[in-house]
Amino acid sequence: MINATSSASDKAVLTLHDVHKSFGEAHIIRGVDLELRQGERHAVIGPNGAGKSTLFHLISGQFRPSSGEIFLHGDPIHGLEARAINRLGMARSFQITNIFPGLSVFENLRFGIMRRHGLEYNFWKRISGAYKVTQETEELLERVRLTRCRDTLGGELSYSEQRSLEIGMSLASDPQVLLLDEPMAGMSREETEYTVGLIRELSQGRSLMLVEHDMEVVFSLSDRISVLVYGKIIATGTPDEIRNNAQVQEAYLGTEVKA
Ligand SMILES: Nc1ncnc2c1ncn2[C@@H]1O[C@H](COP(=O)(O)OP(=O)(O)OP(=O)(O)O)[C@@H](O)[C@H]1O
Repeated sequence: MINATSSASDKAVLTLHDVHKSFGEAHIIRGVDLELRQGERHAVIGPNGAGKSTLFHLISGQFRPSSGEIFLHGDPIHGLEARAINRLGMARSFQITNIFPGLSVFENLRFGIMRRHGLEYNFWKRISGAYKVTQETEELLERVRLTRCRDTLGGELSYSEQRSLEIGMSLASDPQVLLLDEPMAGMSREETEYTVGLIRELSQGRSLMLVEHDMEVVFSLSDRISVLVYGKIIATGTPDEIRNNAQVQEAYLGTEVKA
């Protein structure tokens, strides 16, 4: 795979400061400091159970931190509801597919666009905004390369098409920050390559944080990688820095971190 670097800058769009999360006695996230920079693609990797999904739940507002702070564009978002965080410019695509299986691809995306314009519950505004919504839906359809199956029901798409639709739903809110949770889970090699290309294209001009187990994808797609082990970030760096980091290699049971 070709390693095309995105146009990242040093400016942070998302900052986590000493974030902790416990479930009862279980201290799962144990003091995470993390920075997502403007325009960068940043992967969070780590062994099973390290707390990656929990961390994403904290960032996107599904969980509240037990302590610590999270800032989006400098404003605190810890404690806000997921919907409010979404309105501030962050979208998350879930590990579990969150599309409407009984609606067509076009209808799914149109719903996402209507939600962005606050039109989903307002009939009169919906009528007057219809043309704009249709136009934006068409554009989004094309961007996620699903025009050919616009009338197919969400539930009848192939697995990778469903993931494309899901990414499209996340993009419907035109977020500056996009979180992708295991976008390649369950995909064949071919589907993975296709989705990597799509993510590369769609993340242009945005900041992307992803959790992914496929190391080839992680190392080819990311500008920087953070390694989470037992709820702590043990290293953050470029793919080369992470590949050669002794502590990271040890965390992966002494095996070489290959890509
Ligand atoms: N709601 C919850 N209540 C109690 N424990 C939880 C909860 N959510 C997650 N955990 C625990 O937190 C730990 C980390 O889980 P998490 O799913 O965040 O890890 P992960 O790094 O994403 O793992 P994987 O790579 O296998 O998806 C696990 O031990 C899990 O059982």
